[in-house]
Amino acid sequence: MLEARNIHKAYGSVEVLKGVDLTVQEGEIVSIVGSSGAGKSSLLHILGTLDQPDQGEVMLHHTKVTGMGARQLSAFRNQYIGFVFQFHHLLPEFNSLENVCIPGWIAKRPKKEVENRAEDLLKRLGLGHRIDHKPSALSGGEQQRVAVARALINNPRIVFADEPTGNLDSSNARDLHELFFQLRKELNQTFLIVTHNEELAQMSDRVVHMKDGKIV
Ligand SMILES: Nc1ncnc2c1ncn2[C@@H]1O[C@H](COP(=O)(O)OP(=O)(O)OP(=O)(O)O)[C@@H](O)[C@H]1O
Repeated sequence: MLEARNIHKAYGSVEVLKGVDLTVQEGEIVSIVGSSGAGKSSLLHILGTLDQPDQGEVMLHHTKVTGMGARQLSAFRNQYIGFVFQFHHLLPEFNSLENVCIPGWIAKRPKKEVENRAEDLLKRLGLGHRIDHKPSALSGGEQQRVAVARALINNPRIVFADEPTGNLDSSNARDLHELFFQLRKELNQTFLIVTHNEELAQMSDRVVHMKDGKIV
């Protein structure tokens, strides 16, 4: 599902990634851990096509994404990739259900099918009673879970998550872990997760440790 070779990245004179190789199989759940500043988020952004490496290449779903044009990349992302970040940018004028549906509408999938899937995901994340609420009427953790449902609406083949449980309490964090594992079972989706959550890391199939811009 993912193959990255010899990824290098520098911001100015600061070398943040120093030759990272990583292969992830379809259906694998991999956690990336390491101390602050180790380069985890930088790596996740590059693997998820949100940033370009200075050197090296990334293959996703047998497609070389490094160097792809912007239009082609955004179509590729919409079809194959889900992103879960701490800053979730829900659209304030839309309710939870609509926010979750938007990527499905952009992909021009049947309206009813998208809505049913959105409702199912929201319920599985404990938000069945928040479907009609706008983001301003939701807590931070609830907004985070709406963003998770939105990331999953198109059944992406690979999900990139940066601290997905960062602002969730332990019970909601556990529900989120369970959802990831259920989805892997149902759809054989692949998950690459940057996390400080020990429990989530331990449940993963594999834990990748980063230190000073390298996988150790
Ligand atoms: N856009 C940028 N411009 C300049 N420096 C950056 C940029 N993004 C990241 N860095 C620097 O690169 C290094 C790695 O950052 P990164 O966010 O990848 O680390 P991390 O392992 O995810 O850390 P954390 O666990 O604290 O989120 C840090 O020293 C950071 O300050």
